[in-house]
This record gives sequence, C-alpha cells and structure tokens, in this order.
Amino acid sequence: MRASQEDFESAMNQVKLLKKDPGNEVKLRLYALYKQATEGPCNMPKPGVFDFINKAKWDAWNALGSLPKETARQNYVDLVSSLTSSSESSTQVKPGADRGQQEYENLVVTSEDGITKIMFNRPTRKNAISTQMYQEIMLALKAASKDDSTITVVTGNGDYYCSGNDLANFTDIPPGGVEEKAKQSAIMLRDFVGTFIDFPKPLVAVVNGPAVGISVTILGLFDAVYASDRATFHTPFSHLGLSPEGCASYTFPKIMGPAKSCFSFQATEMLIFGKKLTAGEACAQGLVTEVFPDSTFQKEVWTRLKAYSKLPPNSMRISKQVIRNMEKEKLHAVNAEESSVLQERWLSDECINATMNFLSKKAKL
Ligand SMILES: CCCCCC/C=C/C(=O)SCCNC(=O)CCNC(=O)[C@H](O)C(C)(C)COP(=O)(O)OP(=O)(O)OC[C@H]1O[C@@H](n2cnc3c(N)ncnc32)[C@H](O)[C@@H]1OP(=O)(O)O
Repeated sequence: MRASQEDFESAMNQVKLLKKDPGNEVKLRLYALYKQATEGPCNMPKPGVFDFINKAKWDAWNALGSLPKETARQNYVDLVSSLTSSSESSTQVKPGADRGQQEYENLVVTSEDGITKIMFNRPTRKNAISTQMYQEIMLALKAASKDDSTITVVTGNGDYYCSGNDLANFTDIPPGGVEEKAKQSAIMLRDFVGTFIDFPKPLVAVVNGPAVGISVTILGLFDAVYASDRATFHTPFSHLGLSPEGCASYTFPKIMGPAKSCFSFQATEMLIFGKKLTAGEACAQGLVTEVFPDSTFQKEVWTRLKAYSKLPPNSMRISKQVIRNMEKEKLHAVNAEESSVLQERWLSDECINATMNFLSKKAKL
C-alpha cells in the first residue's frame, strides 16, 4: 500500500514531536525526501562550495535523482516510522561500542525485528565504496555474524544501490608507489570478498536502485537478491581496463547457466562486454530473486524479510552451510586468482587512462 497525502502530513507532524535529535545525516535525508516528494527532482542551482549548509542540503536532494514523488513520499513516511519506532523497540547499532571506537562514517547499521540492516550511506557519491568504506563493511559484517539477528540485509541510501569501487581510491598513492598501492588493494579486495564468502547467516541484498561493479559481482555470494524495478546491474570492467572480481568469473556462469556453451554467453556479455541488465533481465538470468515495483518495493520486501526472520535461526544457518560449504574452498581460490589478476590490471595503461578520464570528468558510464 502506498503512503497517502494524509500519511505524509501525519509523518511531518511526528517529526516535530521526536524526542531525540535524529542527527544531521537523518535530518538531511528527511529534508531531501520532503523536497523530492513535494517538488520532484532537485531544481535549485548548486550552492557555492563555502555555503556548507545549503550545499549539504542540495547534495542530499540532488542525490535522489529522478526518484518518483510517490516513492519519496513513501520513503519519508517509512523513515519517520522507523525513527518513532526506534525510540521504542529498535537499536541503532553503535559499532563504535563493539570496536571501542567511533561510529561508521559511510554506513548506517540498525538491528530490529531479528534483522541487521547494513545500509551504504554515501548517497552524494552514489554510494561508491571508498577504502574506508570497504573496511567498515567488513567490520559491520563481522559484527552482524555474531549479533542476535537471524538475517543480515545490505541496501543503499538514496537513488543508487551502489556505484561500485570509488575510482578516487587509486589517487591515494602510498610512499611505496603505485605497485605498493596495487598490492595493498589486492589484499583488501581479497579480504573484502572473503568476508562475504564466509558469512555464516542468510545474507540478503535489497537493491533499491542501480548497482555497478563490485556491488553487482558480490551478489553471487548472497542468499537472496530483491530488486526494485528501478535497479540496473552493470559490470563495465573492460571499459575501465579491469577484469571481474567478487568471484563473478565463477558464480556468474554458474548462475546464468551454460545456455549455449560451457562458459554461458549471458555471463560473458556482462563481464567482458559490460552489458547493463535491467532488473527484469537480471531476474531472468537468475542473478535476482524477485523484482518489485519501486512504489511498493520497501514495504513488500521488509514484510517478507520480517516473516523470514522469525524462522528458527540455527536451522537457517545450517541450511546455508549445507548449501555453500562444498563451494567455499573453490570460491576462496577464485577470489585469490581474481585479486591477483587485478593487481596487474591496476598498473596497466588501459586502467590508468580510464580512471583518469573519469576523474577528470571526461568519461562516465
Ligand atoms: C580497491 C579495492 C577493490 C577494487 C575492486 C574492483 C572494483 C571494480 C568496480 O567496482 S568497477 C565500477 C566502478 N564504478 C564506476 O565506474 C562508476 C563511475 N560512476 C559513473 O559512471 C557515474 O557517476 C554514475 C553512472 C554511477 C552516475 O552518474 P550520474 O547519475 O550522472 O551521477 P554523477 O556522476 O553526477 O555522480 C554524483 C557524484 O558521485 C561521484 N561518483 C559516482 N560514482 C563514483 C565512483 N564509482 N567513484 C568515484 N566517484 C563517483 C561522481 O563523480 C559525482 O561527483 P561530483 O558531484 O561530480 O563531484
């Protein structure tokens, strides 16, 4: 059911009654959703870089892209409802407490109704994964593997699910030079993907919008992938002078089936030629479990997940082990091989030129 104008107005009133300050990130998100719901896509000129407050507001609104007004209204109502219920029943997981450090900068992690939700939270960069964010995702997954929840969900904030690796990661060159950078990146990539391979609980992706690069390839390591019909799935590795990671060189041909050859033409079209799939196409290829209309996506998916989260947790874990364990060794070997091939690719002219073109705004996907 969609949120009515009445629900929206009631949510606006509830915001004024919140007992606790929800913090700047949430306030910006509320502002952006309100503007999108009432005025549509961002129509203001971009404020100057030193006009910090208005720039942050503009960025948050602009990050919603062409999100439909009805979806923004629904998301606003859902967000307010999560804020009001969070003061009663949910816990905002403070990973800093586990780590004895600060909270995550690029993720919002919450635990409620037996579900730990890890939300990518860099909407102004389309949730591109920075070096710090890779570390935070690994920490959040490790914490989720030990917490009381039965299911772990990964999703994105804003109009994108995730735009893949942050292409600016490669501008931060250590004293050892580019070779050292490539080596460090390969180690981080192997650890990152390894965390998904070994994750012990049911892991679900709620793909709220377009997904690019590594955020697509690791979907083959999830247990269910629910997608909005706004989502697309794009692995432009050749365009970037790269090669597949996330075990996709192994999982995608398996998932998409050897239709006409043992290597699956569907998988190679994505991984070699960078064909972008719609959510419907990805579902037909087996990469997505089910596609939902964007207007009812959040409501339908969370209703279903809440029902699943009430199933016996040990049974779900053990079933996952039975399904996955036979493949684990192979997946770790594939991960090591893909990471080592990429270590070389990152030093190639093809990759360096493609990255420079993107960073100097000469190219986009
Ligand atoms: C290091 C260890 C592991 C590496 C693993 C290997 C992983 C490989 C991959 O993931 S390959 C895929 C890499 N991703 C991309 O190539 C996507 C690049 N982005 C784009 O092409 C576009 O931004 C877009 C199509 C995703 C969205 O276009 P649009 O809707 O027009 O939005 P903007 O381009 O204006 O985006 C807003 C803002 O965000 C910045 N941004 C978006 N994605 C990335 C990114 N992946 N890396 C860095 N920055 C990104 C974009 O530049 C804009 O910034 P600006 O406001 O202009 O400063």
